[in-house]
Amino acid sequence: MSDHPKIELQGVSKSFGSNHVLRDVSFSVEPGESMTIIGGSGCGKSVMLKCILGLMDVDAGKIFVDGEEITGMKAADHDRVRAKFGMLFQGGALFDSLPIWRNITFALTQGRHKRSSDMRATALENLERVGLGKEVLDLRPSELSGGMQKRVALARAIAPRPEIIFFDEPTTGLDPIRTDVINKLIVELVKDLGITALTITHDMGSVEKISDRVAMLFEGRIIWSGPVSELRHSGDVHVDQFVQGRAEGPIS
Ligand SMILES: Nc1ncnc2c1ncn2[C@@H]1O[C@H](COP(=O)(O)OP(=O)(O)OP(=O)(O)O)[C@@H](O)[C@H]1O
Repeated sequence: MSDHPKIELQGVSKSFGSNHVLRDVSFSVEPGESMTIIGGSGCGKSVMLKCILGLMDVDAGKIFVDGEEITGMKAADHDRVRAKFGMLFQGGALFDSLPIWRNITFALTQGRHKRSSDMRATALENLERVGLGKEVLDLRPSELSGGMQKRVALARAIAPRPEIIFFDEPTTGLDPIRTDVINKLIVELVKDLGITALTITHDMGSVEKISDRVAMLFEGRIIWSGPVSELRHSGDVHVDQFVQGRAEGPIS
């Protein structure tokens, strides 16, 4: 096993004009760890993910993946590093024109000829990991409930067996029971497949279920980070206000 963090940010800053979205952000995620970033709407979580994926340049600082610096990397090398990442998008982002099995195997077939029978078998294996079965293989996403679509999106995210998965608001729009099902699946998959997870979410229930460690972004800075067990005893008034979901406090 590598002795480098899976992902490391060192002093990353990013501004849009006078909007200083990320200010000297540093943190690392260890291999196999589940790290969650919390913070209010617009605090820079998505910008941070784009910088890590090399989809956006940073103004200052360095980002490493498996000890390899990706900031300033050539496009071809970026593609190679990006292949380590999977993504569960907010809302699932399934292709409604394709049946479920093609949605799940989409990334596996890009630019390569694969036998349909093999891809259906792969789709089924991944569907079974998220508690679904062959009855949904030939359906379209719109024929499934929101919770089932989330499971399919999860099956698609794990199908290429990425080393790292980004979960962007993985439980948004789900009722509390389906939220719990997805949280449990995330925990199981990350553990069983040895995936490193970086999640951004507002949902405190998810944070407490799926994270090993948590970091809070506020006004472009990481103002607190620590094990999830310490989140409710952080001693930081901003973290307390966010965790307890109070309107009153330093965050307006
Ligand atoms: N391409 C861009 N050009 C200019 N400003 C941008 C760009 N992308 C993001 N921003 C700004 O950066 C800030 C952070 O946006 P970001 O999308 O990262 O927030 P977020 O924390 O993911 O929010 P949410 O939780 O609502 O999704 C916002 O003020 C946004 O307007």
